[in-house]
Amino acid sequence: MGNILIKKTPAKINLTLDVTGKLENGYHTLSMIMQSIDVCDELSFEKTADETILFSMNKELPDKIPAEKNLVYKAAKLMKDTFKIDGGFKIHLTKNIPAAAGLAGGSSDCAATLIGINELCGLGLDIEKLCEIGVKLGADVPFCIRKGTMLAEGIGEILTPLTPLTGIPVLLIKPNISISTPYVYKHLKLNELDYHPDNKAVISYIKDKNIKKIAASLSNVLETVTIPENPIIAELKRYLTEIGAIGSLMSGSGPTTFGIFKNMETAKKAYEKAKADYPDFDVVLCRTM
Ligand SMILES: C[C@](O)(CO)[C@H](O)COP(=O)(O)OP(=O)(O)OC[C@H]1O[C@@H](n2ccc(N)nc2=O)[C@H](O)[C@@H]1O
Ligand SMILES: Nc1ncnc2c1ncn2[C@@H]1O[C@H](COP(=O)(O)OP(=O)(O)OP(=O)(O)O)[C@@H](O)[C@H]1O
Repeated sequence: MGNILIKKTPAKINLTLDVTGKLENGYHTLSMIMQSIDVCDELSFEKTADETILFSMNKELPDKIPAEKNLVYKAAKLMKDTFKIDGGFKIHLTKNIPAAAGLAGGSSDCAATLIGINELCGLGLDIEKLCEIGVKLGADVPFCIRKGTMLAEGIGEILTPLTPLTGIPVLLIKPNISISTPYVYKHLKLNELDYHPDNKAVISYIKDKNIKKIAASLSNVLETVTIPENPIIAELKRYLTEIGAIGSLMSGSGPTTFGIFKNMETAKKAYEKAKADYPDFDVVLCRTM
């Protein structure tokens, strides 16, 4: 019944990720530069008369979680309960973003659900309110609501927009290993970190659109946990620079590793080569957006 609303939900990469402290609830305070990329899931929303939330996907997630644990379902249920919405929803998710990858796929679907239901039901909530609801479901959700190029602080929810960095070719390689985000944060030795990203410098390079300097300054302290346990990430970082990337890094808590390229021509050649060299991994060519 009624209109079908379609929303595209972009993934993110972290150009930098620094951990600045640990809170009593176990969460960490961060200072990181996040960037949306044009790898998107797609969600369709429809209002229904009965009280149920009917959620379906084009394919199962690798960890085969039940529908009620999906962030899309959780977001729809939270909106329905908080705003006492009459009736239910039929929601379908077409998954393209590799899951459990460090690309905020789940957070991005969650963000699009909050935005979609706000629009479908004419709730009139502003972005601040949606972010306030979103952070209850995941620390990356507020960024996924705002999108673009941002400095994220707090647990990820304090966002400062930076000069938009659009159209830069990015090659993603996700090895077929799973890494748990809670595990990575839990095993981070905060007092033993011997490097930190220079966010101030990177912000000025972003302002100048100096891609070469941005690429040379990519830095993520969570690599200190993931790389010793998964040397494939270090191998992929090296590999990406060997095939033409001007900089490479692990995104988020991993395991996706990405390379930044000066132009699409070099990136396309690298994409073809990486697909042949790593046939069992997800290899995705995209652009910053
Ligand atoms: C690694 C990043 O993707 C970088 O953008 C995010 O920090 C993770 O964000 P997320 O997956 O949305 O995180 P959540 O779903 O809220 O939290 C998953 C787990 O990660 C840890 N966590 C997350 C965010 C944060 N600032 N500190 C943490 O310690 C907590 O153990 C938490 O239980
Ligand atoms: N719609 C969804 N898409 C993907 N994963 C989901 C979704 N809903 C819930 N999840 C759960 O979230 C877990 C993390 O998946 P996600 O793809 O968001 O990871 P991620 O890319 O590492 O995220 P982040 O970068 O925010 O840490 C999955 O293992 C899955 O159980």
